[in-house]
Amino acid sequence: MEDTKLHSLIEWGKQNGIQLPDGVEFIHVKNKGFCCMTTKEISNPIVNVPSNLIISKRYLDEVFPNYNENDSNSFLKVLVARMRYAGDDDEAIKKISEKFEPYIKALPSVVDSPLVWNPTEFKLLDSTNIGNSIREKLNIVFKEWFDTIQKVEGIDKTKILSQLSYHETIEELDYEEIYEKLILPIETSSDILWYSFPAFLWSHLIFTSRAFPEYIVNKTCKQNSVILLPVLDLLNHDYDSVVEWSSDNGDFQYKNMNTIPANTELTNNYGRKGNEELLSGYGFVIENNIYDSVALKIKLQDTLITKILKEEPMLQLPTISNYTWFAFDYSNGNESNNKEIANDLSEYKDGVLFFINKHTDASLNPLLNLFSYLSIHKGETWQDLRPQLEGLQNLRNALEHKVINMKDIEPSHSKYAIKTYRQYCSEIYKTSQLEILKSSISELKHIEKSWISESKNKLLTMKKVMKSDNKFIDDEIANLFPGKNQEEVVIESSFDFFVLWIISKLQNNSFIEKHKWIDEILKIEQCLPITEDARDFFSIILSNTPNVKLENVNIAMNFVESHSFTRISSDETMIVNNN
Ligand SMILES: C[S@@+](CC[C@H](N)C(=O)[O-])C[C@H]1O[C@@H](n2cnc3c(N)ncnc32)[C@H](O)[C@@H]1O
Repeated sequence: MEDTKLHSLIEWGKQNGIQLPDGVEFIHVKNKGFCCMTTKEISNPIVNVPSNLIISKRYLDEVFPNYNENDSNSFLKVLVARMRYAGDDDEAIKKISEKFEPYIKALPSVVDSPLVWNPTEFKLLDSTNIGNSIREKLNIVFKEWFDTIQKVEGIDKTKILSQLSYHETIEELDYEEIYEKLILPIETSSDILWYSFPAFLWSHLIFTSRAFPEYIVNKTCKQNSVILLPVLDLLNHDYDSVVEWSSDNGDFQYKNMNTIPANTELTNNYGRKGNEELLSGYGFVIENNIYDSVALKIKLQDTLITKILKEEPMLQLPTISNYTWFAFDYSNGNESNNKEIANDLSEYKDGVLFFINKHTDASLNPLLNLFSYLSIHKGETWQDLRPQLEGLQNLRNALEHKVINMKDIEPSHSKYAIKTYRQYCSEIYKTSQLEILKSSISELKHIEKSWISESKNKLLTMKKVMKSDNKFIDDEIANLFPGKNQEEVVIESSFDFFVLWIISKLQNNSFIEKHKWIDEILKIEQCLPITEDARDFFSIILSNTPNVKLENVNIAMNFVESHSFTRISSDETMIVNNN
């Protein structure tokens, strides 16, 4: 069946002017679909698709004359869905469908993107980025379909009323219901109406998995405009392939810059894409993908983003256009080479997107900087030591949580069978995400260690206090716990230790010379409103201690809170001297 379709497609392509190099043949491979193989060694093979075989928005004029330039990609999806599922009598569409029939017939009936996975398969991606975002992505595709269909003339909307009605409820609906009503028909290929949502979703995935940028053949088009290139789109992805895309007289030319040995796959290069993007848009993953990355979306309030953009240019909040491997991603249509756009708040409305790359530790730096910024206390800058150390802890904490959440997810649904290939894809994707997260955590531990050792003399630990402040250990501590001998005194944490130590130093006015800098700060920070935490500390720990002033507890707590950070590895609090 697949062989027949393939044969018809290649013959049709050749008859209509598609040029293929001598010495290639196409085969069908399980889970990969069609592949182009060399039968002999070829240098710099070229594939040329003539302009009249390019499926572009120029066909829309004939079928959907009222389409708008801004939604040409969406109308193209409807056009391709119509070519596949129509069988209608409209003369214009009949002509195009007939012209491209072998191409449309050879398109995969399902692209294995998680957008079409069943609820049990979907569960395999729980707590991953894809798992967390797929509902939102489905909603976006649904909205695109809903908006586009409103503009299509001459269709009987009563036939899709039940699907249209999901417009109001899709965000709240149970995934199983969405799957049964809107997605399953693609898998079973049953009774699909060309303007229904399942037809649009199928077509959407055809475009995410095989469209090319139109600007290669049309320099004046919108940058996000896409086209389909029959036969050339049979080439699979290999990130090692060195290829050149160009145009001559409106034709699209692919040139491979390598010499390909015999019996080797001739491939295209879809860009430096990680498995998240490959799985979401194309339905496959690459084992040991060197371009794999973990995306972290940090949601910040608009006022904070505005402040950062205005006051902290060094933080360099990234935008999608900063990530070059998105160059051909047309999905949001917002990408631009215009650097000024980086100052536009709308770029960050869904959060600030960071990527931690597999092989570049430097990719952690922008995140570390932002986390430092988010940790600053009054009077600090994000380059100060304390917010840097606290930011690092917070980032590490966030990554560790991601790891914990992603581990050991057992699918709980049993109604739907899991396809082996999808299970495989989810495992490769998750394993690699975990690997990147774990190696980033190790890298953070490494950075933390070196920062701590480089800044030793700016960090005050409980151990150092005990070693240097004999008066406190010998007398003052006992005064805080009257009636108890040293062995009976239990101090729960190093944080509590520091609060008690400072209370004691304040009460006795007894800072030793090398801790005088703390005394200086405390003098400035008098007259603070008493906090609940200070009251609790006072009543729980110091209720039996005579002469302790609540104000001093408050000052001490406030000082430790704002001048320390706590290591997650050991739960050890350290006082930091930023100066
Ligand atoms: C542009 S098409 C390539 C032709 C495709 N094999 C076909 O049968 O039509 C992209 C699709 O090919 C498959 N594919 C491409 N590169 C692949 C790879 N390196 N490993 C596995 N599947 C791949 C995926 O199914 C993807 O959605």
